[in-house]
Amino acid sequence: ANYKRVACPDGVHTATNDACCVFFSLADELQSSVFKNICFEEAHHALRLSFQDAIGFSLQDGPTSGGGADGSIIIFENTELKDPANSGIDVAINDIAFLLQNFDVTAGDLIQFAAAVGITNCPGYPRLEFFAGRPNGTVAAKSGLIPLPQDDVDEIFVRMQDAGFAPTELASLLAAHSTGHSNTLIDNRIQVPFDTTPFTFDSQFYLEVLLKGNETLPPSSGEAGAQVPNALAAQGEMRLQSDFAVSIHPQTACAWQSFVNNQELMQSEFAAVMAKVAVVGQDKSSMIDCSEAVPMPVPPVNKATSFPAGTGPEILQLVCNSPFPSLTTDPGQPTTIPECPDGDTNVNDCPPMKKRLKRRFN
Ligand code: HEM
Ligand SMILES: [Ca+2]
Repeated sequence: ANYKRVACPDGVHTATNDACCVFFSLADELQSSVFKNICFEEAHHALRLSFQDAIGFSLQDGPTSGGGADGSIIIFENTELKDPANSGIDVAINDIAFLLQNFDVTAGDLIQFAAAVGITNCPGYPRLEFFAGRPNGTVAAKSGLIPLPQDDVDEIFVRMQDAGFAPTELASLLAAHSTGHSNTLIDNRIQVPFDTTPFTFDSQFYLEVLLKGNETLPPSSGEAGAQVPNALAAQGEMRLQSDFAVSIHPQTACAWQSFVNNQELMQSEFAAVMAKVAVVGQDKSSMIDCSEAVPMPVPPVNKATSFPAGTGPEILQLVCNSPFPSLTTDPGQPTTIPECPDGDTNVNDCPPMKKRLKRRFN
């Protein structure tokens, strides 16, 4: 189609709609001052924040109760951060909230847009759509609406359904944990990865969660769901109990398994369900499609999913009956999981985040 484009006031961009101009400038600013065009913690935080804001919504409470992807997690930060499920989210808010001073966008638009922009720096993510026009939230989300890893998996499914998501849609969304760390769950440790490739959106996550564990990083000792094979624990990997529970639940096991070594499916399902996350509680028909302002993602790494060295098909725990893909096993000793997006294994050497990381966590 041949759309007529308008010139934006910044003199640089053109847009299909005036309302999208600000998002072109915002994308540039996010990339230069927040993400630095790198798939590092800021990008991971921004994605987590988009989910935590959106999921604070309940169909049961009725349409007038507010909530969803409305920026309330920033606007009512003092209230919402008391929810234990928001542990660590203060950092995500600090990363981007300052932009509200210079850009005429709502908090809800900022959160969902920042997530879409941030993940374009991580190889393998799809390009998400972005619709603009979320009014600022007027009430804080109720505490307790955000799932915790230790919650019973059936309760997590009920909670997700009450926000409009099927169990299999949660399985699709959890791909986000392929680029993630915990900064709060393990004693005296930050940046504890959920898979061996924490800076790449790939199906190593879906594979590694399926491996029978025998070791837990403290303090979660004894919780079978949180255990990972020694070869991975030795490298500092952890598993969220809820990820494991979803991977073996009869309602989701086959969906989970279908993502292993299937980058295209992972991408398309993640993009489809994130499009729903981004507008929870909103009237999408009154919003403006500004997807054009989301940068092109960096391409996927195109490496087949493989068993990390020291693991193998013999420790797979499979519940789904469909055939499991045949994968190679990495040879040799377990390799160290990178702590930096450029592959460096020492977080103190990660350019250019080094200084900020130290300041934040010392
Ligand atoms: C059952 C649902 C979920 C539970 C229980 C859960 C729980 C958690 C927990 C406990 C962490 C670690 C936080 C920390 O200690 O710093 C985490 C990290 C993360 N979560 Fe989830 N999560 C869920 C679903 C999702 C969804 C649907 C998304 C996005 C679509 C998401 C995105 C992320 C990301 C990107 C991180 C990494 C943040 C970082 O590296 O700093 N999570 N999640
Ligand atoms: Ca990964």
